[in-house]
Amino acid sequence: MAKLNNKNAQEEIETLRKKLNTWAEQYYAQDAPSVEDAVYDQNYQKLVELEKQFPELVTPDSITQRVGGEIKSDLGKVEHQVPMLSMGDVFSKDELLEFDQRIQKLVGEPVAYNVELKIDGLSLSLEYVDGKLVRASTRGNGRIGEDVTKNVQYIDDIPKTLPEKLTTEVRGECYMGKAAFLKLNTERDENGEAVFANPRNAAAGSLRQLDPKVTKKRNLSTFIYTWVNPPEEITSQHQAIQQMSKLGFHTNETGRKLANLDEVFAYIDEYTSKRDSLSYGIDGIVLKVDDLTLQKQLGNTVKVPRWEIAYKFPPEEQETIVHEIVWTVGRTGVVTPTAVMDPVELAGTTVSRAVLHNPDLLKQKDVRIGDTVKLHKAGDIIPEISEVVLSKRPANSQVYEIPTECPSCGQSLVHLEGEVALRCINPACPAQIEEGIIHFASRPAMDIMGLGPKIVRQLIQHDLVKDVADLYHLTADDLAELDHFGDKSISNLLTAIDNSRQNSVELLLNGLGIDHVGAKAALLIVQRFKNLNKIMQASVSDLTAIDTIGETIAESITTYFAQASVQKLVQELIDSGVNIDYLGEDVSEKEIADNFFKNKTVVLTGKLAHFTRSEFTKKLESLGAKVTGSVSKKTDYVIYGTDAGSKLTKAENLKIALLTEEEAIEKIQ
Ligand SMILES: NC(=O)c1ccc[n+]([C@@H]2O[C@H](COP(=O)([O-])OP(=O)(O)OC[C@H]3O[C@@H](n4cnc5c(N)ncnc54)[C@H](O)[C@@H]3O)[C@@H](O)[C@H]2O)c1
Repeated sequence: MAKLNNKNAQEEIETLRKKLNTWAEQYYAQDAPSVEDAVYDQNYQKLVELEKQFPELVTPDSITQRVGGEIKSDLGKVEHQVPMLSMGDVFSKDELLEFDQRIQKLVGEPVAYNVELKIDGLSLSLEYVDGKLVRASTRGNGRIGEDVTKNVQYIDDIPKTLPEKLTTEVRGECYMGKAAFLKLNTERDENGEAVFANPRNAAAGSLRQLDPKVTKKRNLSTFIYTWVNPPEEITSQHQAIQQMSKLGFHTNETGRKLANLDEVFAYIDEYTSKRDSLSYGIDGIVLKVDDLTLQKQLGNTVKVPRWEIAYKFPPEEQETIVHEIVWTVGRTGVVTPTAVMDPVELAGTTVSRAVLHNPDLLKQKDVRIGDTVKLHKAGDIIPEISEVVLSKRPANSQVYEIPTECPSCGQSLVHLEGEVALRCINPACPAQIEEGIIHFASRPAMDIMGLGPKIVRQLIQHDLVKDVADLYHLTADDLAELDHFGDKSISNLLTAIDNSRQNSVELLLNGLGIDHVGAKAALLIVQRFKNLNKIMQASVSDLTAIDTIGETIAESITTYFAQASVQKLVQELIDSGVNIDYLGEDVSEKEIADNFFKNKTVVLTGKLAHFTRSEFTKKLESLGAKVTGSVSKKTDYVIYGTDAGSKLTKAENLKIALLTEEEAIEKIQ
């Protein structure tokens, strides 16, 4: 860095603080960062260096002196009795060595560390009085957090009651697993909503909701790693984790007590290679002095504990060249740009496409045809363009022009209020019809075997179907027009279409492809109303009376059925003999006969030999059992198959009754 005088340094410091404050506000308050973490981290490091060089310019309100962002949500506020701090971070093994030397110097001898994975989520405090969960809060600015007590009621792995009447506080990470993150972003893309940049922002955005029903749908989980006030007999971090696990908290079993930095480096290497196969995102590892007395002696700075440090994984990145940007029209009319690039190997898979989500993002990244771009995987899973390598941009490059017309039907595209997406609103758009029919025929919807995307495309090209009702008028002669379609395929497809007439109506409701209504919501609605005509007449308040159905879904349903074209379509389906009644079991009224599992809380673990997990879950639920994902004191039975891991151990520790899969089957029969 060139030598700066005090005035120049002051200016540069102010510019950096302004930039970092804006980014922190977007990241912490809005859960919507506008720059990559690496960009934030580089600028932050620059500010740290300058403040070190010019200590007289450090002010208490500098971002280097405070935790997180200011709280701007309407959630209630909670004052933390013990501040929730941030964590120092390092980006190389050399820096970890420096950290270790610093600790050894302060302590006077080598120390053991408890090493844990750094989970990509947000920190959460849980307070218990006499063994009952009374309050949950986010970190906020470290002193004051947001009250999320109502929201955490919907996080299954958080114990609401402890096996002992403890008055205590624990802290940990609230996170969204990779599968849930992928599903949420796919749904948001389809609905024209902004996607979350990474699992951490998705978890924060899902937990910090005024309407806890939204949290309920988001599948959040926790790993608890801090006991704020442990009992005296707990003297180390690794013991604290073991004991918290026994109390029913979900702890991460990959943590390890290590004696020296060589072991720590081996741990880093191990998890650098295992990282992609974990079901949750991690962005590094955390090194904690294991001895709690030493932790206390080492203390904290204003922002971070001195006894712990995060080693952040270097971002896995590849460079490649963009050849084309293709625009696809989804079934709800959202038009999405995708960059098509030279294939490259990235975090275990070959990648040649990266979704750019919406025009704003494309403009912001200024991706152009011919550009060399840096590619990484957001949340370890979704390929994403981090930035354009401007130094490699061809001299004749042109700013990419966003299309104004639908690539499928040519109609003008629109921006609907409050949406980031560009939409085609032509109900007759062939691409939307095609996607709509593909969705209608898909497994979680009408489940018409053999009616995949290729056949649907051909049916539309041959002008045989214009909407889903036309499927029920197809004849053998019509299908004979399709390529490679012999007598057997024709008869199979016609039978599959015919069988779908008898489906219970939740499959039809899902199949109609109403914005925000997936299989789960469709089932809940149908179980309440029993019949499609009644759903079509329901008001927003009738619909929101159902637990977990919020206003967004309710409004989407009422708006959809208010359209004359939709009413005509439904009538055509009814006239074609499609069932509109709920044929499933009556969950509310049915009296379940007494049986071994009735009203019991059950956890399944390990590989099952006779059923899939979901088959067994359904079976147990039909017997009146509640099947949950994690073991706690409230669990009545743990049913285990082969290779059962931590859940079985935990059940043994908590002395919960265990059943092998075979024993459980015997109890059912
Ligand atoms: N992209 C942006 O615009 C932007 C803006 C602000 C911050 N950020 C990112 O956020 C980081 C700073 O955030 P921060 O202050 O929350 O620090 P941090 O996320 O780097 O580390 C501290 C947090 O790690 C979490 N954690 C996960 N696993 C843990 C474990 N096993 N033990 C203890 N803690 C664990 C805790 O929630 C803790 O609060 C930056 O490094 C940057 O990457 C990005």
